[in-house]
Amino acid sequence: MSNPSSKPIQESAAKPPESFQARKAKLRQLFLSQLPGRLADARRVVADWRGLEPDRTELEALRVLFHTLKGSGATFGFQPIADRAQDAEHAVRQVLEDEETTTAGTLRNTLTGILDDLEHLQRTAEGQAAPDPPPAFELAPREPHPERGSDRSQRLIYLCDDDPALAAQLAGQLGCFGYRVQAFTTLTELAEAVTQETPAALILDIVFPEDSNGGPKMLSELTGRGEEDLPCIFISCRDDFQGRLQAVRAGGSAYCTKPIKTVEMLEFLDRLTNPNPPEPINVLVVDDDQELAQFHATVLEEAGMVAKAVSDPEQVLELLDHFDADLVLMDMYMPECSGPELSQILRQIPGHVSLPIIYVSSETNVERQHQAMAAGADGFLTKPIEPAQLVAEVNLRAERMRILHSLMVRDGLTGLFNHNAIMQFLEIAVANARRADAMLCFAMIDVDHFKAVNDTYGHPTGDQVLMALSRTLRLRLREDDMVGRYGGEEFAVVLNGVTLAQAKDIIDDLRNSFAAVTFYADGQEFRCTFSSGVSDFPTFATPDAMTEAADRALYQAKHSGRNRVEIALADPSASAEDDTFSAHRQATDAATTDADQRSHDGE
Ligand SMILES: Nc1nc2c(ncn2[C@@H]2O[C@H](COP(=O)(O)OP(=O)(O)OP(=O)(O)O)[C@@H](O)[C@H]2O)c(=O)[nH]1
Repeated sequence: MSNPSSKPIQESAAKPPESFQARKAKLRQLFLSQLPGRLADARRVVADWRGLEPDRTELEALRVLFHTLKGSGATFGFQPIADRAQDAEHAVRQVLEDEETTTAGTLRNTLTGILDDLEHLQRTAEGQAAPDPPPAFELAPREPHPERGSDRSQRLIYLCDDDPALAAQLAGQLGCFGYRVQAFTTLTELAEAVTQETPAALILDIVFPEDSNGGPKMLSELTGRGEEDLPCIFISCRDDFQGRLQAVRAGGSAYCTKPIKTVEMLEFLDRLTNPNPPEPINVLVVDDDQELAQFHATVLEEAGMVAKAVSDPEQVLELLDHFDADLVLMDMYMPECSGPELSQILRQIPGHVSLPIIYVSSETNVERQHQAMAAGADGFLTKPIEPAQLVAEVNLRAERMRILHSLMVRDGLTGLFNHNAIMQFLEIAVANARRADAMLCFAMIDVDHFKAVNDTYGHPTGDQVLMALSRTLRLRLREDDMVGRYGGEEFAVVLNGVTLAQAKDIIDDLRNSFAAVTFYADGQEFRCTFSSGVSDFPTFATPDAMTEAADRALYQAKHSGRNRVEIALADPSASAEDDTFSAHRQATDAATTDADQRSHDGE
């Protein structure tokens, strides 16, 4: 992936209206209809030799032509055509590699014979009814994504605990993170509610006054009634093996001990109710054989990926500027530029150094495969490739690359974008806003008296607070708003398409949500607040100016009593305050560096 900002092109993520079967039949037909033209081209070249020696360029072009025929013939299920094309490729290669032993005349005779055969095979294939699809065309139907509420606020959670205070408190906490929680104190009420509307998940106490194993029994009963897919998190004072075993046997998906840690509970809820299918994998397919490129793209799209097919290697760089490819599937032999050459070009461009490249070729010679891989490719697949294998290989490599990429741009503690990534986002957002004359705001957020949290409850509890805040930010903001950890206990948010007043309201809303979260440590409860400064474009016209202005406003928010949001004015007042601000920034930076170092050191 080139940079953290570029968004995948969405156009073909939706299932195309035409079925896979129909598309593959069309491509197959296209292959057959274009075959006479290709054979005629080859025949012309061979006939032109007359008594003369063929030159190497012509031979190389012929080799690629027959090689392509071999690959696409096999892929489209015309094995006899593929076999004869392989014979032709072999004959041409022999002349290219060992000119002494085969004369031009011999080669011309061989190729003419093969071309006769190929034309005959082409006519036979055309005349036949469509043959049974070869196994290579079969692809298991895709599992549809389960349809739970796609809007996070619609994620209904049923919580059942006989302690009304605990139930109300936990419901309130989870509500701060965008969940719609309905609390019940009896199992009968819960069972009745499930009949009315199935929730996205259950949170269920284990011990009830009427039955010390009431929760697990209720889950088993619900499952028996047909609610098999209902995820359930058990909550309990018991932390012993037997308690956990009962929960697992009843089909519990997770287990939290009381007092409930909100962050932990949210982790489970997010995982169990995640309504968003993973972002589709983007694949660029490069093959000079247009139908084959299209066919492989079709196979990948059928598996839910976004695939772009291109037959001219020269278009690849420009395409990659707009298409955030997770992986490139590349033919090895192409007339204008070979696969290994294209791989080398890509490897010499910083943004594409780690872009996975897989060759798809009918080259079976292991030595030549290794040579091609040495140019910087990551894998080799031999044509014809089973669609299921193609999908599996692409999935595996692209997912791994996504994880690596994510490690590079994400903060380890909170999972938010790290400092560099969020600053890069801001830069891109400013450029976009300038180009589109759009509104843009930037907010800096800093936890109040955070040092006291660490000093009082310990660093791990401080970490929990940071995780809770990052979650609040991530869950409550829109998808195109970017959230990052600026450093230490400071966070940064890029808000697209909002006015300064709207941004202030949004951050104020977040501030209220966060202030309502109760944390527990050492048997004690406590709450935290944050302060924030917000700046806007074009009042501040560069990323640096926006950052500095937001930081200054943040300082003002701290100075005015904390737990508040201040907006950055175009004309920052008194210079005396400026000096105080600079001193504050230096001190904060020093503390942050110190903390970053400590968390880096694993403290
Ligand atoms: N637990 C934890 N603490 C961190 C982390 N990064 C920074 N800190 C701490 O955050 C604290 C920031 O303290 P200060 O800059 O004095 O600010 P503050 O106490 O929040 O006070 P105000 O910002 O003025 O409200 C320092 O004690 C840092 O050690 C982290 O990753 N985890």
